[in-house]
Amino acid sequence: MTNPALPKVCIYGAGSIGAYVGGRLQAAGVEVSFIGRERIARQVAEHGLHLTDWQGADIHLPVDTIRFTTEDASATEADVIIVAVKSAATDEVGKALRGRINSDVAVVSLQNGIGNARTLAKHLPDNPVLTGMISFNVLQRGNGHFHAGTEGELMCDPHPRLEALLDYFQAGDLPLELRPDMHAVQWAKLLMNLNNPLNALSGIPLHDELSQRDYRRSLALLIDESLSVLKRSEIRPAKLMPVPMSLLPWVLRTPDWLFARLAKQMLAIDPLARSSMWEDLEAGRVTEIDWINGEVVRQAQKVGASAAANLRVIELVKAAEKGGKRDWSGAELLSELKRALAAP
Ligand SMILES: NC(=O)C1=CN([C@@H]2O[C@H](COP(=O)(O)OP(=O)(O)OC[C@H]3O[C@@H](n4cnc5c(N)ncnc54)[C@H](OP(=O)(O)O)[C@@H]3O)[C@@H](O)[C@H]2O)C=CC1
Ligand SMILES: CC(C)(CO)C(=O)C(=O)O
Repeated sequence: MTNPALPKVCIYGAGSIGAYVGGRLQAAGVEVSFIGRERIARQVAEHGLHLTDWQGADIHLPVDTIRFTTEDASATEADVIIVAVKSAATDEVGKALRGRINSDVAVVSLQNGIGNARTLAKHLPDNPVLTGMISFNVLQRGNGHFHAGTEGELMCDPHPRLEALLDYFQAGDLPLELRPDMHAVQWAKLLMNLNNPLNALSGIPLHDELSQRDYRRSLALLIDESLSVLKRSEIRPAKLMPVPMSLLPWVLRTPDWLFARLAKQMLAIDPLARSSMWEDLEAGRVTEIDWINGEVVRQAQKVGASAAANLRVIELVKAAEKGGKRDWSGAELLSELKRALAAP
């Protein structure tokens, strides 16, 4: 039984993150509706939602309890809309919502990258458009099953409607922190997401990839380059991990045996978990590379800095989107990035 005084939530883009977050909120007692595509709609209509996590949570939401539609209009009933489409679809969502929702509806972008909330706000100038961040991994296992494969949390700009939901996020094992420095949080998350393309190009699960030094050295190169761009831009990423961001490249470069000791938390990943960019390549979809490494390159251009390694990764992912190589070894990736850095 849901509490009628509680803000109603609509998940716009019920894929890995949307279905998991919305499902956990519904299981905690929030009234949730889902807007998604036919593929997930069919799974949910047949199996309901099955939500599991790396700590053993196992929740079933029966078919008849789930309000899932492929029509945009259902968003009009919600008090909070959580947008969880991939970045390439954000503009389309903004257009679909324009003129359809009351101005007091809080719209939360729970997406990677830096610019998605801005894209939504362009279409929704009268609404509070909030920047959110989710740090854990969710993978689709088919038949309405969504699995959270790492620990992590949610963060968002403060808003009274989210304050009213805080206990429910907590009850759903989705600890939500409302904080005023979301721009810094987004950049810190983006630095972690620099591993998304490496994981996607490696073709192997995150745990196996991060256990190999050459992939980590490649990531360290991308982070170093991005940190120097941020420094020149006077952007200070938030501290989201026990290790300060400036030390992370050093930790990543340590030999496997030492890394396994120093970075236990980074390797505490479900053995099957992979980055969301791997899922995009696997499904033949356009990836978020332009919204992740692309942000670094754009920022570098603004301040006259170089982002050669990030540019090279973008090229490799774009080639993979067109059917190119997707089984790069760590050594191969590292030598591609070093070559890009050494080029005049
Ligand atoms: N997956 C993860 O572990 C994490 C993801 N993120 C971020 O969260 C965001 C969402 O990622 P994720 O959940 O993986 O993405 P998914 O692709 O799994 O989910 C998005 C869903 O939205 C659907 N969709 C796209 N456009 C529309 C539309 N106009 N109307 C309704 N539904 C639509 C998609 O359908 P279709 O596929 O048919 O286009 C898809 O089912 C991304 O920014 C990602 O980077 C952040 C942290 C972790
Ligand atoms: C959770 C994480 C960092 C890596 O899986 C991610 O954001 C993603 O896959 O997009």
